[in-house]
Amino acid sequence: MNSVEIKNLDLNFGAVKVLQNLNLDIKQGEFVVLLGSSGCGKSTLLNCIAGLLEVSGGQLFINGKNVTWSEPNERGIGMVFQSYALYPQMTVKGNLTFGLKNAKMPKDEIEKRVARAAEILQIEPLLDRKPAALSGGQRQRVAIGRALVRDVDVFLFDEPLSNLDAKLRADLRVEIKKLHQQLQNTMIYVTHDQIEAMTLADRIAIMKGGKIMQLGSPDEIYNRPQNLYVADFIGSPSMDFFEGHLENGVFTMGDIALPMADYEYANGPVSGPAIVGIRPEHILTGDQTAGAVTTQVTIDIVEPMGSDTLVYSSLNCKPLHIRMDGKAKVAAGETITIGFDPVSASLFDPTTEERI
Ligand SMILES: Nc1ncnc2c1ncn2[C@@H]1O[C@H](COP(=O)(O)OP(=O)(O)OP(=O)(O)O)[C@@H](O)[C@H]1O
Repeated sequence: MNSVEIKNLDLNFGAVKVLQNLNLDIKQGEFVVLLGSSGCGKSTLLNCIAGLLEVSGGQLFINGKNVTWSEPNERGIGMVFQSYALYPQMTVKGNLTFGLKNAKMPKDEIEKRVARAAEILQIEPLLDRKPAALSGGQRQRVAIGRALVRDVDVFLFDEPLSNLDAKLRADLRVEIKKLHQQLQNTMIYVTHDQIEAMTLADRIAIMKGGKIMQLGSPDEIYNRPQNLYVADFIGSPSMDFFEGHLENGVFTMGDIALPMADYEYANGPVSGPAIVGIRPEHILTGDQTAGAVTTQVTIDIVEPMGSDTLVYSSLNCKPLHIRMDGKAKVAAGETITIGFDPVSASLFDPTTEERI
């Protein structure tokens, strides 16, 4: 049985259709990240699952039960917001126990659950403090704790780390991953941060205009993007794209001919106009170019990043990014030989924008 099933979901705000006929099945214990640029509808989808928005059409199931019209507290979900949403006048313990007391849970059960959540989230020393006396990261732990004590089936996270600084964000990201490994609950997590999506998710749903453009593992999304939108969205810097022509298993762009015999075609080999997408780390340099199809490019800018070096150049009058080793000795103005690895490239149909 799936943990969450979303069937033909529509959500309109007045005349604006925000989600249209959206379908998504999430397995028990799966960590699914909804990723997309601002306004694509990811928070709206999460709020529909949570029951905070009334859907305009379609159905929602949690653990096989139709919850389309159920109240939020009847759905077996716990939600963690970007803004923490803690009660400022209550202590941490008060915040954790409030919902349980309202639900008239026996006192010893409440104590047990608070102790367990506090231990898992390492907030035991903070239980008597008020939210104002906590750091952002500590507040977010308490917010997660509030979902944890309710022993919910499904955790919903709406950009929970967005208000934190970069270091804390990375720390808490790892903690959320640990929490998932420990609890094995279903988690649905909204973010516009690719790193969070890639590092946390079992599967990522890339959204655009209220639709899911691709649903897949981080590896599938990164290495086999289904369309130009996903290919361009994921990766920093993203893929570089070059127009050309595919004929008899060879992709030609200008005077470069790439043999695509070992490329995994989505629906078998085709001929016609095509766009090739190449990631910066798949451009070969130095010794790697031996045996590859090569060309020469001139370096415009060098960005040393520590562990690697990002080189800005151009090919056929289009931007070309090259990720080189951090120790690479290159300078702006230099001409270097680069090679191509056709197997790691992606091909797209320029008309449908779908993967070839
Ligand atoms: N109450 C509302 N009334 C009308 N339109 C709304 C309302 N809430 C959201 N929208 C619109 O619905 C679309 C989706 O919004 P949503 O908040 O789901 O996007 P998002 O992907 O979560 O973006 P962000 O990352 O900026 O939070 C946007 O175009 C937004 O302007």
